Amino acid sequence: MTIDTELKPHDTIPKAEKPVLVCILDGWGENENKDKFNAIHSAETPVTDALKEVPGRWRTVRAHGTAVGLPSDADMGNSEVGHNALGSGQVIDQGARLVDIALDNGSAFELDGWKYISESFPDNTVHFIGLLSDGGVHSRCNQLVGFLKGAAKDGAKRIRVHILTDGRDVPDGTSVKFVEELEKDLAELSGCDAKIASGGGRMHVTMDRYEADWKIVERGWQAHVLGEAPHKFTTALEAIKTLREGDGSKAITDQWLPPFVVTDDGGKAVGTIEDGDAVVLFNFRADRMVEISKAFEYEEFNAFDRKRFPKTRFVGMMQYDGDLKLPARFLVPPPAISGVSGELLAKAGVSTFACSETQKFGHVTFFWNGNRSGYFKEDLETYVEIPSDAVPFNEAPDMKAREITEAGKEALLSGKYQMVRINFANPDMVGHTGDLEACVGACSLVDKCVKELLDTVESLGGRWLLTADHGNADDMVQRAKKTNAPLFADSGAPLPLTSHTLAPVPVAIGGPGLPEGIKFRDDLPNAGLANITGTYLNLLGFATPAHMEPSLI
Ligand SMILES: O=C(O)[C@H](O)COP(=O)(O)O
Ligand SMILES: [Mn+2]
Ligand SMILES: [Mn+2]
Repeated sequence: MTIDTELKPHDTIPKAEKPVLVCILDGWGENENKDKFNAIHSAETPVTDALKEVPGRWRTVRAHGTAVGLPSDADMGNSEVGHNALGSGQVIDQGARLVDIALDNGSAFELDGWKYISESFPDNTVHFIGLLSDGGVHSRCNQLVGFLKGAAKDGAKRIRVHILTDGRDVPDGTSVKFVEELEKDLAELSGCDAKIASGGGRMHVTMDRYEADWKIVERGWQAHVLGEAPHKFTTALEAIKTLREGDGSKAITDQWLPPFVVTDDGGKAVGTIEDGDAVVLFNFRADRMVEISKAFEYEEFNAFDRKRFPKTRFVGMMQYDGDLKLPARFLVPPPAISGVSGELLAKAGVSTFACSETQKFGHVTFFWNGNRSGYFKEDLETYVEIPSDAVPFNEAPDMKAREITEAGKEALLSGKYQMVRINFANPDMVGHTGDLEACVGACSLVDKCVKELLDTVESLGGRWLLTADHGNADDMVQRAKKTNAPLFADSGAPLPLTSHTLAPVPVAIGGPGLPEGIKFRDDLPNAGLANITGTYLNLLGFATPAHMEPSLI
């Protein structure tokens, strides 16, 4: 397929003289469940509700499954694939699918990355580190098992798995089931000594992102590499069950479990990482693997004291940062995304401002730009990161929404930028805590912030597009499969849903600068996030590039 390299003018929409705002409400799904557990429905949202009444300028699009390049429509969307689609206007085969394909056709075991780690199979240990879950957002356990079997088949004599427990993309408590299944799979690996060696909860151990809290990575390094942790057990299953009980008064959920090390009966760690070992990060998704990758890859490293730096054959499942070439070696090549809107706009001389807080800064820049860090044209682009709080977000649900709003208004009023894109993290990050009340408050605040941004664009005579990247806040309770009825614990408390949802997301357009007759087409019932790119390019006065999904207008 040919990639357009130049933007052409739209045949009816004049080039935008005033700013165009693109605002992403992260995790804001449009869910048909309109009961009290839909935090968006329960919140005060007069502004986003009113947009639904504007004829031909509000609709929903798919943000999950094959619409965003994931293996099946059972796969929920996520920020990474969502912002890839929003920024590129293309449906890109995503990490999960690329790994499935490489495992199915066996190419995973012929590529350079696999050959490289195979050198450690006969005499050393091969370590697998990643999220143990079938959530399919960062990893999927059947892929781990595929690689474990491949290693045993190719002669690995000693295998160790270091597991991060989920309970965020999947219901809390499922870690027990995943560990039981993994222990069984490891026992069935013929001819090699295979064990779980360490682990911890994903939000507390190893899986930090955007350098929000390096201590999370340090705890993981100590457990996985050094065999040091506050908690030691002789089996992972006992570790998980015991640690989930917490200190008796307050249970600890899967995503927050403390680090643990598995030891032999003599108390010696069964799987420290030593010179000559192979290390595989088995998450396909980049954002929460970048920091631990730097700890394994870089001689020069000062984010924490590693105590020792084993010379390992280190690979990622994928390359997690294409510009940093991090890690240098990987098992499955990353999705190639060319012809993204940011590159085309920079080439057309359009000035762009992008802003979010730490937790979503990488999404509204790196993932938006097709897995590229940095600018396309430094003199035309400005990216602003507002540092996120390092606290559980249900304790500070406002997060940095107000500061982001101020930054967005300033950029719009400055007259320096033709396009301003903003991501509000609250509905997703507070949604992940499972705290319904905090999430309702967060969504009410976001609605107020949206009003401030839209009013600013309208005062300038500009145009705007409002959307989201996947659902999360739109459903905060686990539900029975068939009836969709909320599920409750024995205590009577609702079982919180901390994951994303399969709900479509809203798309709305408007602004005094938008010519009267511009409305959404009604012949794209299955449109997805990738159709939004052409839409905002139209708002900027450009035709939809041939290699992108059709515009919604
Ligand atoms: O990484 C996380 O927090 C979740 O697994 C996915 O959330 P995101 O895709 O919204 O970042
Ligand atoms: Mn998101
Ligand atoms: Mn999320």
